[in-house]
Amino acid sequence: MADTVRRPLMAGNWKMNLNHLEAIALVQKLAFSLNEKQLTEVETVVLPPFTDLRSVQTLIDGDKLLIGYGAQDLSPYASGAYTGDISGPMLARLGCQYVVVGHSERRAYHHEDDAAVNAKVAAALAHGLAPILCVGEGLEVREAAGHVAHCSDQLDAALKGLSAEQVEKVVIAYEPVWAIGTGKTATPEDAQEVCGAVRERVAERFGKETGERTRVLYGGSVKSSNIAGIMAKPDVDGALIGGASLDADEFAKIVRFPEHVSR
Ligand SMILES: O=C(CO)COP(=O)(O)O
Repeated sequence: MADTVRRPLMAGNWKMNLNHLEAIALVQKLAFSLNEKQLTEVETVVLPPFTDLRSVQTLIDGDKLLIGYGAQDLSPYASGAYTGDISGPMLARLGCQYVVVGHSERRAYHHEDDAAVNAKVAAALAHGLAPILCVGEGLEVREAAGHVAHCSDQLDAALKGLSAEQVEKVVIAYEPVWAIGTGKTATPEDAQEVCGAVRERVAERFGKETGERTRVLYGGSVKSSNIAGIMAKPDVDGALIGGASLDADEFAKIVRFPEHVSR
């Protein structure tokens, strides 16, 4: 993590876990496990299933908790005959600040291609939501050493047509598919290599300042035991956390990473 304007961000992607009652319990416990200084230093965000969002909003607003929240997907359309989909304006109305776009699970199970991801990034920005844009390679691409080019191509496609001002609002998450839910974390060096390349690519296409301002996260088997090493890298500004974010104690320990980073 470099000493720049970029505030560290720890975002918990709950995926399809926790109903709205469990969501409230977790957010309450998380908030009580962290003090104001910790929550100010490190932006802490939960990304629950859609059905939990109203309850999470009510709790966070009512108790003025210093925790942010967002959704895991959105429709590229604002409204209309799209059965089962949820739009950007609906999420914005619920007070969401963030929305995950292009997660590898959606690319794989819902066949979302680069064009769909690009449309969703644009829709999020159009409705005042910050997209958390996921890029990442599978094992075969990694073994053939094509990971940097692969992520760079995904990034170019997803950011197509955006202005530098818009790109600064996007959070980019490097999530190597082989490290998701497998317990196989990328090394801090692996994370730095791609996060650094992503930042360079943003700078090349949208200007140096935009590259410096854009936050780049790492995701894939992040835990309290490995977060400090990952965060010590200059181009890693935070993490997108799956499994470990379902346990309030563990998530809180991840947020407290500055206590274990030697600088
Ligand atoms: O996909 C992820 C977050 O979006 C990572 O999941 P895990 O932390 O469970 O590996």
